[in-house]
Amino acid sequence: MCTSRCTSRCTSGAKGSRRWQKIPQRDDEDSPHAFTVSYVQRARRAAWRLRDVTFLCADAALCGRWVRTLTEQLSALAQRPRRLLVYINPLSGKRHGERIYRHKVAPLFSRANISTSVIVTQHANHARDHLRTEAELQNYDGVVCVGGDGMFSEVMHGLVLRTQRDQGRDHHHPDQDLAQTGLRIGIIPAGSTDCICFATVGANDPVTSSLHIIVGDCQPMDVCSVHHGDAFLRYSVSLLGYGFYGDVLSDSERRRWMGPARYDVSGVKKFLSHRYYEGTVSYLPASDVLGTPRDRAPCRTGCVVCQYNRPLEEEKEGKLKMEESHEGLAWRSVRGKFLAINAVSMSCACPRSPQGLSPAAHLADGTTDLILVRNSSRLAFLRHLLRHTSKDDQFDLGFVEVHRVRRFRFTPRFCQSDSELDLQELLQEKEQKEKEVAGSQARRILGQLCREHPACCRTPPCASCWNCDGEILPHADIQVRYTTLLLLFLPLLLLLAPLLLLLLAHST
Ligand SMILES: CCCCCCCCCCCCC/C=C/[C@@H](O)[C@H](COP(=O)(O)O)NC(=O)CCCCCCCCCCCCCCC
Ligand SMILES: Nc1ncnc2c1ncn2[C@@H]1O[C@H](COP(=O)(O)OP(=O)(O)O)[C@@H](O)[C@H]1O
Ligand SMILES: [Ca+2]
Repeated sequence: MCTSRCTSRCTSGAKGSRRWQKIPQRDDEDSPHAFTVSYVQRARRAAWRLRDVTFLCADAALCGRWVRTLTEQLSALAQRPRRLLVYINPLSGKRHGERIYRHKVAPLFSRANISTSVIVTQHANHARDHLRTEAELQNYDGVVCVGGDGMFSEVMHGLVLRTQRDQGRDHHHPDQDLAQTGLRIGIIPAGSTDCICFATVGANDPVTSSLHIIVGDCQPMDVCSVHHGDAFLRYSVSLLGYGFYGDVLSDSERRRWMGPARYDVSGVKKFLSHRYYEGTVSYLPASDVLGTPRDRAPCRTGCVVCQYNRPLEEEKEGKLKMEESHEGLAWRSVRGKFLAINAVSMSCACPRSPQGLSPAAHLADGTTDLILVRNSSRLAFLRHLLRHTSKDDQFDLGFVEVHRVRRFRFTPRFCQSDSELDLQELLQEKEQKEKEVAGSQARRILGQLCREHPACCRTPPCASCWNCDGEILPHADIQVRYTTLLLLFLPLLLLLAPLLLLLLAHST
């Protein structure tokens, strides 16, 4: 970016050190020609800041040439977006979404010569439906959502569903591969958890996110399709959690008025109620991949593990066929009582848990880390939860197991057939289970109902629900499959040199 304001210049310091120094504003006569270059500087942690440096020029022609050349070079950078479609959820988090956008983001976009169409949503699913049916996507280089994980999820659903429809793919078919979306999504964090932003950028900071969008960064990510039988339910990119995180979410929905604190209140409540859920988790291990969930190194942009593990487009079909032919052999099943079943396709790092639910989960390797937390004492579960707030290993506990998987399915116990149920367990259960579903007779009837009328699975009394990126799924028995697809504007660039990244340019 070039402006006529003088704010700093490169000088030789007293000790010969060359560094940029602030200089006072001068009259036009002293420095008639100047241009300012704006650049991105790494600040604390993963935060990025915009900095300016002004160059003085005695010669007008030379100054003009510099400005033209810089502008030309910058407009030749094809990965940078020029036109963005922005959706703002005015009710996200502490309801600051619009203010954050107007004060922190819009000025940066306009400095970078990015034109925007801004839509403030009027109701839930406004952004999803607009993207899915009406938005003229050919007019944009990317979509930006201002809000929390729920808002990202809406935008992602709109784009992915539109792409599947345009490509003639049936998203209800559980084995249908997802077609790649043509547009990238940027996230401006303004929500309650903002885990997708934190886990990809390393910070929840609107300015940092805006700068990532401006310089056109790009990061693929894993998207999983969740089905109930042959019916498509949702896509997920971060957490699919049954039991504890499902219960926390459903309880927290009633406390939306509390803002982000609702999760802590519901978290304590659900921790104290200490409920476990029975069922069978079956999964297809990702046996042919580099890395494990117990690795120490977190995933970063350009991650070699992701590159190695992600099947090439042309290999996908072959891999799928191979998986299917080995399906019976490769699938494994775990039956039991679980406090939580969490499938995370990225670390799920967030301010509450800076390392995340699975610190070594990969952003774009086509797998998810399936974490099974079996029934244990309150104290043991608290130890497990507390380890999410430090660097201690939350998996190094007897009642916790973690598997890296390509697919999984879950059948809650009340949906299993009688022959699958163990009579012994039924009798024990009769003594201790919740009042609502007393006795095996009721359970048998419930099981039958579930088979004949799947809608009854919606809120059975002995079941939890799935937390799917912060939205509640209407069914408990699901099948899940992973594909790597979406392109985000927001990568983790922690490996890059600390100082100068890129310039923004326009002349004044
Ligand atoms: C004792 C302290 C334990 C702290 C454990 C913290 C683990 C936090 C892991 C959070 C993973 C978050 C995954 C992301 C989910 C989001 O997609 C989703 C939607 O986000 P949005 O509102 O921005 O749209 N957010 C959520 O589902 C919220 C999950 C928040 C869970 C907070 C749980 C707090 C637990 C507190 C237990 C306290 C026990 C105290 C005992 C005396
Ligand atoms: N204008 C709106 N009015 C009501 N709900 C909305 C609106 N726009 C989006 N939503 C919905 O609000 C929910 C929460 O949004 P999100 O941005 O994730 O905020 P938070 O992080 O506070 O949960 C999402 O399910 C989204 O679909
Ligand atoms: Ca992954």
